[in-house]
Amino acid sequence: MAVTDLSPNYAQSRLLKHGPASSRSPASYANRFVDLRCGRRPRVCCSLAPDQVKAPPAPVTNGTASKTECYGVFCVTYDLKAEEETKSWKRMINVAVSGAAGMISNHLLFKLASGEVFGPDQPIALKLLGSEKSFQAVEGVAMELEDSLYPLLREVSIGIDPYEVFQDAEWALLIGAKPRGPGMERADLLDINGQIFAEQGRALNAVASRNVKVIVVGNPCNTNALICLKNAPNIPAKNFHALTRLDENRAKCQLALKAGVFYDKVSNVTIWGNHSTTQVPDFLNAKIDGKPVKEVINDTKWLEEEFTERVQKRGGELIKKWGRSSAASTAVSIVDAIKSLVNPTPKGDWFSSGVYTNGNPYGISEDIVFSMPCRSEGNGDYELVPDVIFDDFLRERMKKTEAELLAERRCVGHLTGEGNAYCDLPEDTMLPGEQ
Ligand SMILES: NC(=O)C1=CN([C@@H]2O[C@H](COP(=O)(O)OP(=O)(O)OC[C@H]3O[C@@H](n4cnc5c(N)ncnc54)[C@H](OP(=O)(O)O)[C@@H]3O)[C@@H](O)[C@H]2O)C=CC1
Ligand SMILES: O=C([O-])CC(=O)C(=O)O
Repeated sequence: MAVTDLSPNYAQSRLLKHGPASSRSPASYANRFVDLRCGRRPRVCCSLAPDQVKAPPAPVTNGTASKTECYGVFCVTYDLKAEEETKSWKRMINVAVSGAAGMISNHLLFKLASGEVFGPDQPIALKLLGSEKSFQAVEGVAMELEDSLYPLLREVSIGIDPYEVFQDAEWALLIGAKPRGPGMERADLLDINGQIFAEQGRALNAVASRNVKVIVVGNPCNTNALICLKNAPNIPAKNFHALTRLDENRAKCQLALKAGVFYDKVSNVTIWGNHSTTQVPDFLNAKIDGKPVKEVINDTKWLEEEFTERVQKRGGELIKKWGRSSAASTAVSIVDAIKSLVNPTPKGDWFSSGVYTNGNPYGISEDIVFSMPCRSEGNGDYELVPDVIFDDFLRERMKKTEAELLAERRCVGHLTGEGNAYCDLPEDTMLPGEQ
């Protein structure tokens, strides 16, 4: 077990020294994992009154402990304070990443370790969550991190138990999720992945920093984020995000292409609603070179039909070409999402994020996770942007994506403490990658 003792003034961080994790028997992890999963499997369909701060009952555990291990070179003892060049560094932060063996993580982890996300004076500890199946692949990822010699990457630990991996996490980037298999109903996907996010919410609630910021990427990410926050009642609901930044970036690119400008000229783009084919890329409030998009692109039919559909289905178009879903651009958009929270938002602009709707000024139903326009002062928090305009087209589309999220919420009632699940999803509900 890795023991980390890091005080805010960079006191010595001591890690017990282990041999490389790869020298231990994978079977021992497998056995531990199987035991734990049996013990922690959530019970089906509870009946609690809807209450944001009341979590669904935690499943019974069998008391077995599994171990999260520091990896290889990251197990050495070091003293940040004693190293001259590190004296100007900030206090180290703990960043947990699930689905660490997946394609998105394979891009993201190296960006996190390089300093391009949190800054060149921000040392980080990476806590990687895999599973019994992916454990060896996570070791492979950790080996590549070792070989990259990143100065800011001070600690890497890997494990398969979220209750260990999420210990003291200040950021939790929840990427791991089961892809929808052939013939699988969306309701099944909601249930299977929902179970993962219910457990991870409980684990965050139990062991993460009380102010952990959580970005849910694994699909269906809005409802997974809702499940996660409902299972973490001691963490502010405002700290949970569903990633819709990739959709915003896709929308900016399409507007730039149509207007014949470089994409840095496009601002104020909101994605409203669900990260699915009902999402609403907002061209009414968006700007190109500071002017309303509709003044620059004088083609309402294109905006309402082609642009909207192209953004909604961009993920699927990519899958047809690549044979797999967007990974590098998703990692970039996670970086953008984090940077938008840790840096002040440029004056007059905003960014999109799927956030909890309670108290929203737009008339969107409460108690769902819905993508909306946000601004940040750079302290990790955000405020919703009040001064946006609506027209009939925008309102009508927003209603559709809202209805879909309300239906998704009904499907996962057994995982959120709302009571029994009742699934009546609209037939055309799809992830961006589905066609
Ligand atoms: N919100 C958004 O904008 C987007 C969301 N997504 C979603 O993000 C999620 C993750 O996507 P992505 O990283 O591409 O998915 P991958 O299929 O690459 O990884 C998903 C999971 O598969 C397992 N896995 C991956 N590689 C290996 C391996 N070599 N050996 C064993 N197991 C492995 C891991 O699960 P484990 O460790 O648990 O076994 C991993 O978390 C999906 O739900 C996807 O739909 C994707 C794009 C955009
Ligand atoms: O549908 C998927 O799995 C991939 C996805 O979210 C996207 O490309 O936006």
